[in-house]
Amino acid sequence: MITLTNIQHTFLIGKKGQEKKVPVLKNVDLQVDAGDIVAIVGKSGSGKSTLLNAIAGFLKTDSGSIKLNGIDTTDLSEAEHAKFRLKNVGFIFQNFQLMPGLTAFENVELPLKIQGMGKSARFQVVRQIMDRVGLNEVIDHYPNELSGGQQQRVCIARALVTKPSIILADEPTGSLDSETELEILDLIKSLNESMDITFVVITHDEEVANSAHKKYRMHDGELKEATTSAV
Ligand SMILES: Nc1ncnc2c1ncn2[C@@H]1O[C@H](COP(=O)(O)OP(=O)(O)OP(=O)(O)O)[C@@H](O)[C@H]1O
Repeated sequence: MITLTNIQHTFLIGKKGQEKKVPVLKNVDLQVDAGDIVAIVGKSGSGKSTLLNAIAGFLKTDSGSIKLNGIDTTDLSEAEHAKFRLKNVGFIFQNFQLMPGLTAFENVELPLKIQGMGKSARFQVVRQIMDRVGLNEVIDHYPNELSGGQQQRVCIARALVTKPSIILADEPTGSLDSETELEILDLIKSLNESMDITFVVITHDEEVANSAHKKYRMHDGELKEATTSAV
């Protein structure tokens, strides 16, 4: 489902001519099987978001290979990657990244519009997904009229609406209180089971990580499998 082989990446930081090399990903290997929820923990600055960006194709790494759904995405052009992502990969963000001028419904509808789906088909698909994630009551609300948990549900619905097989989540519960965090975790688990979606979840929260099928720890750009008891 997701296979990373020997991924390496170094950022050049600082003024032109005096750049400092900062190695951020060091020989990273990762195998995520279909239907797994994999959590990646690690200290701030250890390289977790960089790894997620590499998997998503937002970042071209210096070396290594990335396979998603059996397709080698390492050398896809930006346009090819964007097309691949729209069909195969959904994203969930800590700060939701919803469009403030669009209602909850319109935010969820947006990826389908980009895909070129017709209006009545879009209406059906969006209503079904919003019902699935428990947003029926608030479809016409704007993001600033929603609670954090509701905004995260909109973000999840938007990620789901194109029926991706992989969802990449960067601190999905990072801005939520502990009760809402549990609700969102339960939703992720139930979507994983009922829709057979593979999740890669970055988190600071060991409790979130321990509820995943597998847990990895990023330390200074190196990724190692961790047991869920190694808290
Ligand atoms: N675009 C970039 N250009 C230069 N350096 C970067 C860039 N993105 C990240 N870095 C550096 O790479 C390192 C890893 O950053 P990254 O965001 O992947 O860490 P992280 O583990 O996700 O941290 P956090 O938990 O705080 O989000 C940091 O030292 C950061 O400063």
